[in-house]
Amino acid sequence: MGESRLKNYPITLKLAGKQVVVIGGGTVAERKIHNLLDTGAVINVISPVATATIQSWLATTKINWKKKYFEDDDIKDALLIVAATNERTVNQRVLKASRPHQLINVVDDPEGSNFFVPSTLHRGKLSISVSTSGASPGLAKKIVKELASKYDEDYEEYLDFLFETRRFIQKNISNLKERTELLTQLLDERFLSLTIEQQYEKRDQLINKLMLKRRDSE
Ligand SMILES: C[C@@]1(CC(=O)O)c2cc3[nH]c(cc4nc(cc5[nH]c(cc(n2)[C@H]1CCC(=O)O)[C@@](C)(CC(=O)O)[C@@H]5CCC(=O)O)C(CC(=O)O)=C4CCC(=O)O)c(CCC(=O)O)c3CC(=O)O
Ligand SMILES: NC(=O)C1=CN([C@@H]2O[C@H](COP(=O)(O)OP(=O)(O)OC[C@H]3O[C@@H](n4cnc5c(N)ncnc54)[C@H](O)[C@@H]3O)[C@@H](O)[C@H]2O)C=CC1
Repeated sequence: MGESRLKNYPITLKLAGKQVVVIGGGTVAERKIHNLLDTGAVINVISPVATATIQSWLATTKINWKKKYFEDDDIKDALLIVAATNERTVNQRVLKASRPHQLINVVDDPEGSNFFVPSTLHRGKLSISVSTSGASPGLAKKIVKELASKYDEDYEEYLDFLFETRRFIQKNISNLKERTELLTQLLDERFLSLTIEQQYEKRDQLINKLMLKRRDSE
């Protein structure tokens, strides 16, 4: 009862170079591994059998398949662990072998896991993650699907534009109040439309106008 009132703490992890161990090589393991592929993590898969898709990823340097049944030692160096076998007892053994400081996701045990994987929409630098804290993963997926049409592919380029312009403003405007004001104005819908329409010159002009306005008010 008390536990269910506790909130999870959402973060996004940088996993480059970190040791990740996935136990199991079935459909669910495949989905979890897929989401890890572009993170730069060193992915170790422990399973006597792996799907054809998982095997097709082995050509990528950062994924190792240990064709074996799980043993406690397999996770000793892992930062992040996913127990994804179809055997509840095996998944529980993984949980028991993990240490309190390790991040562990047990695919059939939301209570035992210390993190969940949200449903995520990626648009370049933008990612939108939805979590229902295990209540309904299907709903999380449905909501993301709804958001996908509003936040469409154009957002990838738009985010690159925002990133570069924000860096420029941060470098060139030293006054914090002015900088914050400009960065707020940068979110004007017109910058999105001009990006979609590829009207880059007009977009630059609009930025210059905002910068000049700021100087006028000095
Ligand atoms: C707790 C959590 C732990 C974790 O795995 O992190 C968990 C647990 C379980 N999932 C189950 C079932 C399903 N999971 C999905 C799909 C996803 N599941 C994901 C996350 C999570 N699943 C975590 C909570 C996240 C949250 O609530 O926000 C997503 C978001 C991310 C991902 O996995 O990458 C991914 C969507 C990705 C996308 O957007 O495409 C579907 C739908 C489908 O496959 O199409 C179904 C069938 C429909 C249904 O059950 O709703 C079962 C029952 C198994 C059984 O009955 O045997 C359990 C175990 C239990 O509930 O006890
Ligand atoms: N969290 C989630 O998102 C979801 C979780 N599930 C749960 O995930 C479980 C796994 O489902 P699937 O991937 O579809 O099963 P699956 O049958 O496709 O794959 C199971 C994998 O576990 C491996 N395995 C079995 N014993 C092992 C051991 N001792 N050591 C290492 N590997 C071992 C098998 O070789 C196989 O590769 C289901 O039991 C279900 O409860 C199901 C749907 C979604």
